[in-house]
Amino acid sequence: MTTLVDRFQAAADTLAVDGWCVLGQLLPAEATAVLAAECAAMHTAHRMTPARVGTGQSAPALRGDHTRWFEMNALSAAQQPFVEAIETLRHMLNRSLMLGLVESEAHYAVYPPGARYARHLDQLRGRDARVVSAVYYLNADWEPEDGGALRLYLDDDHSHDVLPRAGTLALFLSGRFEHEVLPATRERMSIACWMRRREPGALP
Ligand SMILES: O=C(O)CCC(=O)C(=O)O
Ligand SMILES: [Fe+2]
Repeated sequence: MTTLVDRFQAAADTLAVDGWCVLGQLLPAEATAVLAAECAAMHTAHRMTPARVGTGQSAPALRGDHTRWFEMNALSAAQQPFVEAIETLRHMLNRSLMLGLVESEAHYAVYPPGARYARHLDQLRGRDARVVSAVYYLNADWEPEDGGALRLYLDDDHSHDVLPRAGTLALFLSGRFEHEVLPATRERMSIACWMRRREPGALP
């Protein structure tokens, strides 16, 4: 049987060579369904806020999702297995790629139908502490005609689309690949995560 650790090792190897990879079925379906239910309930209860762009303002034409950050020291029962898996992955990436990742951050995101996130890089002009981006999708029964793909612009003018299907984790180097979220015909839910190195200039 392939263990999670074996799959993470394979992901680390692919990330080292290509700078990106996609993992299916990160968590058991039931754990993903519980995350989806929590995310949907937060959205319904108006506990999410319109996401901001680099200028610090909300700009729905560029970015139409609503987000809510995980409180890493007060995780919900739904969030715990997810963060545990991400932290295991972070430690493995540190061991095999020497990335010096000191922490992870994560937020739920809900994109209403038609919302997009225009092409962008997850680092601001290379000054950001984000090294690895990890996006986990929560949407059951997602079909290609529903839209909403993550489009990764790869090095050589090629792009790769990832469907936001429940259980799929997209991983890529934050400073290397521009990407965008295409509009969908349905509500689209995810968890966006970043593994961070120590802030330049921060105390050790
Ligand atoms: O949801 C996605 O597929 C990607 C989201 C994204 O690019 C971001 O939050 O920076
Ligand atoms: Fe992004």
